[in-house]
Amino acid sequence: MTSSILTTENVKLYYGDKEALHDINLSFPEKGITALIGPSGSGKSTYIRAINRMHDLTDGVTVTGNFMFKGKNIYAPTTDTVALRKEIGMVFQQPNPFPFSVYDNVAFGLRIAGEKNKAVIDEKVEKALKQAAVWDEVKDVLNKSALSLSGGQQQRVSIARTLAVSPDILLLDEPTSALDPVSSHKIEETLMNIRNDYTIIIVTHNMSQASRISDRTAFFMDGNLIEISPTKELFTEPKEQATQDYISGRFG
Ligand SMILES: Nc1ncnc2c1ncn2[C@@H]1O[C@H](COP(=O)(O)OP(=O)(O)OP(=O)(O)O)[C@@H](O)[C@H]1O
Repeated sequence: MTSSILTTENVKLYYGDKEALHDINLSFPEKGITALIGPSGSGKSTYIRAINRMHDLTDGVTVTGNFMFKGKNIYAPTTDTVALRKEIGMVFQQPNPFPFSVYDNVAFGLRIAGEKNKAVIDEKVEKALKQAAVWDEVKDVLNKSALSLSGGQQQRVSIARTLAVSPDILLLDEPTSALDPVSSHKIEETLMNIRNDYTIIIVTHNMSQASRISDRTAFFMDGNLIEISPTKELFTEPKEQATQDYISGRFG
C-alpha cells in the first residue's frame, strides 16, 4: 500500500454555528493528482483551505478532526503556519501576482526564507518558471511587472511562485476557471508535467478537466464526501447514485 503524505480524519468545519463539512475522511498518497468535484457550495474550497489553515485568517470558523501531514498534526498549537504554507502551497482562482517584477514574484518566497545567494535564487526562479511552463514566454521580460502579463501567464507565474519554495503539496482552487481555453490547456499541461514531483489537489468545476488530468477524483455534495475513486472508475462506474446523477448532469 502506498503511504499517505496527508491524512484527514473526521473533519468538521463550522462557519459560526453552521456545519459546512460533515465528517470528511480523506487521505492522499504521495505524488499524483487528486481532483475534487461537486456542485457549487458542496464544500470543496472549504475543505482544501482547511488543509493549510487558511481559515485561521477568518473569524468565526471552527475546524475539528485530525489533519496529519508527514506524521505531524497540522493543527498543533506549535505549528508555524508560514512554514506550513510553504510546504503546502496554494494557487487561487484569480491569478494574484504581487505588483512586482516577474522575477521578484517568483523569488519572493525564497527571500522570505532567508536565501541571499543571487546565483541560487536565479537558478530556482528559472527552474520554477520552467516547471510552470511559462519560462519561454517570460524569460526576456523578467524585470517587467507581472501585472503586464496575460491572465494565463499570470496564473502560471503564480504557480511558479508557489513551486519555487519546493512545497510537498500543491493546492489549486479552480485555477483555470477565470482563464480562456488556451490558457486553461497550458495550466493542465503544466500540472501533467509536475504530477510526478508533487502531491496535487485541485478543485475544479470542469468534469472533463478532472477526467483529463487526475489520477483520483473525490465527489463532494452538501458538505459530505460522497465517494473517492480512481478517476476513470468514478466517471464510468461510480459507486454511488448521487455521483452518477451529478456526472450525468442531472443536477449541479
Ligand atoms: N466565509 C464563509 N462564511 C459562511 N459560510 C460560508 C463561507 N464560505 C463558504 N461558506 C458556505 O460553506 C458552504 C461550502 O462552500 P464552499 O465555497 O466550500 O463550496 P464549494 O464546493 O467550493 O463551492 P464553489 O464550487 O461554488 O466554489 C456553502 O454553503 C457556503 O455558502
